[in-house]
Amino acid sequence: GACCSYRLRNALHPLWQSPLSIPGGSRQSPINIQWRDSVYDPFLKPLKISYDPTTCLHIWNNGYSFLVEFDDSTDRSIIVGGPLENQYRLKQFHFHWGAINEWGSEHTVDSKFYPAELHLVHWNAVVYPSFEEAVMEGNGLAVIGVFLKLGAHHEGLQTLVDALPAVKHKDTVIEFDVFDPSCLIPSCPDYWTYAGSLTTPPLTESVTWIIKKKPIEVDENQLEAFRMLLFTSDGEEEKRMVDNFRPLQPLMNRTVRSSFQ
Ligand SMILES: Cc1ccc(O)c(S)c1
Ligand SMILES: [Zn+2]
Repeated sequence: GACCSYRLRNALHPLWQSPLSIPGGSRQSPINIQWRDSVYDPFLKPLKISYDPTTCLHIWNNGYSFLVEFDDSTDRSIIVGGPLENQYRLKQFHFHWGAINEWGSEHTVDSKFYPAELHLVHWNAVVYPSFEEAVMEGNGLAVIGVFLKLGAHHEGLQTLVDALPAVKHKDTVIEFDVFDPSCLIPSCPDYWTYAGSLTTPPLTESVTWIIKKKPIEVDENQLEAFRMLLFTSDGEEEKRMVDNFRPLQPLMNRTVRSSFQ
């Protein structure tokens, strides 16, 4: 059935030599969001986002993606509301993208891929003492997903793109000390939400996903800048950092809720 083909695909996918499947994996990510199957939930609150740009620390190429990391030692950059029962602290954001514009996002909408997807990763510091512990708990993380589509130049993203040549190789890092990631989040409040997982190892089922309905627009040069990064360290044979997205996972017994009708 569909399930075993997913398992086979996970096991065979070049980037995710992960265990054949997560033992008892019933809430894996990413998934296809079938718009007509999502259920409007009138009790979903608007998502409140308040980031302090001075909590931004650095950009790091970790060999999977490039992460922009934040000082999460206090509640200065948080999200609250939406489907969340607590407030969650911003830890990092990163992207997933393709070698060409036809694919690259992790989630799909009615089976359509976007060229890239932004993930803003937050953790439940009200209940858990550290990010590492929160990663292991069902309500530990909240990730905002934002689709990127090819279109107009994105001013806010450009400050990030200008810094990427400095983190071309795996395990390089550059200081990046003032950036407000809310400039990367569409002003339209509409989102889908479902219970899922990390899309990179350890693939733990600890994520409340909040996927924005509207994409942001970026231009070709900005997408190409992502594709100039390398999976490989300085001195190794160069492998371009592209197609760093996980294959779609089975919905299993889950409902995707929408904040809009
Ligand atoms: C914590 C974390 C790390 C990497 C990821 O792609 C995601 S989705 C979450
Ligand atoms: Zn991600």
